[in-house]
Amino acid sequence: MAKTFEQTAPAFLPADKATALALTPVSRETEQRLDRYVGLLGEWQAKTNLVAPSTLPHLWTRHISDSLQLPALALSARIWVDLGSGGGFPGVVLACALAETPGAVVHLIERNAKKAAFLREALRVTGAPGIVHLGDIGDIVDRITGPVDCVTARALAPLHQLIGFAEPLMRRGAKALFLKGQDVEAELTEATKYWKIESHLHSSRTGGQGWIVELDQVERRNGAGKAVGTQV
Ligand SMILES: C[S@@+](CC[C@H](N)C(=O)[O-])C[C@H]1O[C@@H](n2cnc3c(N)ncnc32)[C@H](O)[C@@H]1O
Repeated sequence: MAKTFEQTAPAFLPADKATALALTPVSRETEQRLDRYVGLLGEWQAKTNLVAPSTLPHLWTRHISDSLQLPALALSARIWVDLGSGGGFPGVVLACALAETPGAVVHLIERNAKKAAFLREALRVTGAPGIVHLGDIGDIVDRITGPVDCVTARALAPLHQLIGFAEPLMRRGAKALFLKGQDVEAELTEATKYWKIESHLHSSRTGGQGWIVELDQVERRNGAGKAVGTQV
């Protein structure tokens, strides 16, 4: 029988949480919201694969701290769109962190119905400001009206495809923050075949070989097909 979250993780989680909150400190209110989110994730993980089971003992440092780095890179951002939110990284964590910020809201786009149901429940139990959109990114981004300040994605697609997804929002003024792994340089090189981009790379505060790619503007290169970024 599959082991539950409580059976696999309890011995590791308090130390991992302490390390994570030293790296990316949060308010007491945000910590309480994140605790409720982690509890719910533990319950649902037994029936829906929300995160890779091998990463559960390092949930706080691997997934939560990774997500908590983003608000500091877009201090004035209020309206966020997270593409392919899955189990809620970074979308639900952002919503928890921004809950005390007036006017903040995170749009979470996810095409898997079970995961979207989990995301809705996570926003409900944490009281964090977010809206879950069940559907394909290509359809949903056009339906999000009004200003968008920042678009995010993690573990979703290669950079050139992410830019294709985000471009309609970036044309409307959004900045992009994409959480990437060690192959970031190769992905940037590939992306410049299709897009004119100016990027800033931030090395992850959580250690390892993670990077955050910050993009303020992108422009499609002449001849690059419109299909770039419409499929994952
Ligand atoms: C590998 S998971 C990553 C989830 C989360 N961002 C994380 O870092 O843990 C990718 C998620 O994106 C969703 N997804 C992939 N392509 C999508 C699309 N075109 N539209 C909406 N969701 C998509 C998948 O259902 C999946 O939950």
